[in-house]
Amino acid sequence: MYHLAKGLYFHVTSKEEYSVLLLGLDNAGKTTLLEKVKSIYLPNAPPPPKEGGTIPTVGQNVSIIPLTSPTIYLKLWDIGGQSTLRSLWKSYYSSAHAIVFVIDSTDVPRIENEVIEVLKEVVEHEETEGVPVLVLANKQDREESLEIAQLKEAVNPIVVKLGARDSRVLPVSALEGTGVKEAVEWLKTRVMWNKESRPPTMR
Ligand SMILES: Nc1nc2c(ncn2[C@@H]2O[C@H](COP(=O)(O)OP(=O)(O)OP(=O)(O)O)[C@@H](O)[C@H]2O)c(=O)[nH]1
Ligand SMILES: [Mg+2]
Repeated sequence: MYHLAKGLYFHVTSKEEYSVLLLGLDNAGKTTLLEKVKSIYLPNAPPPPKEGGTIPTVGQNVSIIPLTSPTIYLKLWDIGGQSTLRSLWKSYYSSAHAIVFVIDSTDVPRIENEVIEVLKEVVEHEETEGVPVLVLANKQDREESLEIAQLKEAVNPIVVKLGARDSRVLPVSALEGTGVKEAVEWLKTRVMWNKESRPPTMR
């Protein structure tokens, strides 16, 4: 009886948890984004970093973000983007429910060369098949950042090929927070739509 009651209690109180990977080249703004999301959604989070207030991530940062209506959790994995660390990304793919690919919109030379190649490798990897992909054109607060239309021109040939998979390109400023809530809302709806093929874990 105790086990039955405990099971029922768990069933009623447990909530869906979805893992979201924050990927992108070094200096794209992944850690800044994670800290901004925490400052918006977690009541006791420290203030987010100011410009230049982060250090390159070696390894990972992880935070669990509670969302409401319905209550679910997003587990955000911020993973180091330096080229020597990128080989570690694939060990996270099989448990990912969504991928956020963050781009520094001011770094035009790397967008033309490195970024597109790296994005392609991520979305074409067999273990990310069917996983929703959100591309964030970050640093929109900076004057020299590429227009979203220009960035889409570069990114769309890759993303469009994804076929049935959900994907979107959104402009954000992780520093100022512009577009961050929209990005989180997009993720929330897409991971839930996709839960038949990638079921959440319960917590
Ligand atoms: N102006 C501006 N600067 C930003 C923005 N997002 C991040 N930055 C700056 O870009 C630099 C790198 O940011 P990080 O968040 O550390 O980048 P990262 O993607 O985590 O880098 P790695 O950990 O090396 O993979 C820092 O100086 C940030 O302050 C933004 O939206 N606008
Ligand atoms: Mg980082």
